[in-house]
Amino acid sequence: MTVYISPNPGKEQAVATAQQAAQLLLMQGATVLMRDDLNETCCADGVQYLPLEECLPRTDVILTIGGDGTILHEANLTLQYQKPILGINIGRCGFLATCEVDEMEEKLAALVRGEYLLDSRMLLYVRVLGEENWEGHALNDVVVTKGRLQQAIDFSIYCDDILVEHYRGDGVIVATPTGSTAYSLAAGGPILDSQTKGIVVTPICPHSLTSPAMVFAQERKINICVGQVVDNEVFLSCDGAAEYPLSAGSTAEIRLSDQIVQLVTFSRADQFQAIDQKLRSRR
Ligand SMILES: NC(=O)c1ccc[n+]([C@@H]2O[C@H](COP(=O)([O-])OP(=O)(O)OC[C@H]3O[C@@H](n4cnc5c(N)ncnc54)[C@H](O)[C@@H]3O)[C@@H](O)[C@H]2O)c1
Ligand SMILES: Nc1ncnc2c1ncn2[C@@H]1O[C@H](COP(=O)(O)OP(=O)(O)OP(=O)(O)O)[C@@H](O)[C@H]1O
Repeated sequence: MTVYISPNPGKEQAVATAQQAAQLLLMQGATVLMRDDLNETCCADGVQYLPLEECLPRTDVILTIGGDGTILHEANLTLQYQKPILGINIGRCGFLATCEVDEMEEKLAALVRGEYLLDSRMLLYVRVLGEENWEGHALNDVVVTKGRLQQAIDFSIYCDDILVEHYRGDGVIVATPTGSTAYSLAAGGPILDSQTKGIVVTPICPHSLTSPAMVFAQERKINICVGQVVDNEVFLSCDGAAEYPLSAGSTAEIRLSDQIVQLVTFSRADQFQAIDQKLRSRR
């Protein structure tokens, strides 16, 4: 088995954890790859340092060292290669990571023996209609939100071109089942089993008594149309990154992507274990 290790360079503990993971994998007979620019900062005996474009086609599994943001970042960066991702958690939450640091010995050995499951997660594809035709993919969510604190924005939600709701508030989150436990949950949305197929639309602080979150079938096309905006400070982002400015009248079209992300898991109930152990404990 070949494993490409990707540590989050912004995390203090990442280098030591990546070196430890590399040694454990090498001891199990795996081939270990890292990006060539880490050759000096994250040096480990036996690791092959190659350009990213050479690591990704050769690897069987991508091992991220970080938290949820690191997995989301890596999933987006490596989408075209369709390689399974295993997260080693050194984040504040690490909800999507299925290996804690103290489990590395046991779980990395199981990985090399092929004793793991692949959990296929749907992605959303978004494009901004109009001349610029900006596009992106999201494992968690597509969020349209305002830039300034003191102003609400108007927006309308269409499902397959039929108007379903008009909101005034701070914005709207369109989430996958994976993202249903992230921002959407914080905004009052439902938790979806990651194996269900659906698209969650959750308003952020809607100024109305009746604006519930809604779950649509994954085949639906969801359009978010931005209404009155005083200063054009409305932004679209995918998985908390890639902010794109929207103006009044802009429409973001969101559909099921034709790509998926596979997460490595060791139990079919990992999502529910994470809800119990990582979300409840944050109270
Ligand atoms: N109020 C909020 O909860 C809030 C606000 C903005 C963004 N977000 C989320 O942050 C995500 C980006 O994550 P990040 O780590 O780069 O930024 P971040 O560190 O700001 O993440 C916010 C929190 O969301 C958690 N998280 C991320 N994905 C999750 C998932 N699928 N299930 C459960 N928890 C999850 C992270 O662990 C973190 O605690 C966005 O996709 C969005 O869903 C949450
Ligand atoms: N490979 C990378 N290179 C540069 N920046 C990255 C990389 N991976 C992630 N990041 C950025 O680092 C930020 C923090 O990482 P991450 O979210 O993994 O840590 P955390 O916030 O402690 O964990 P969690 O999200 O689990 O609470 C992310 O939001 C992301 O923008």
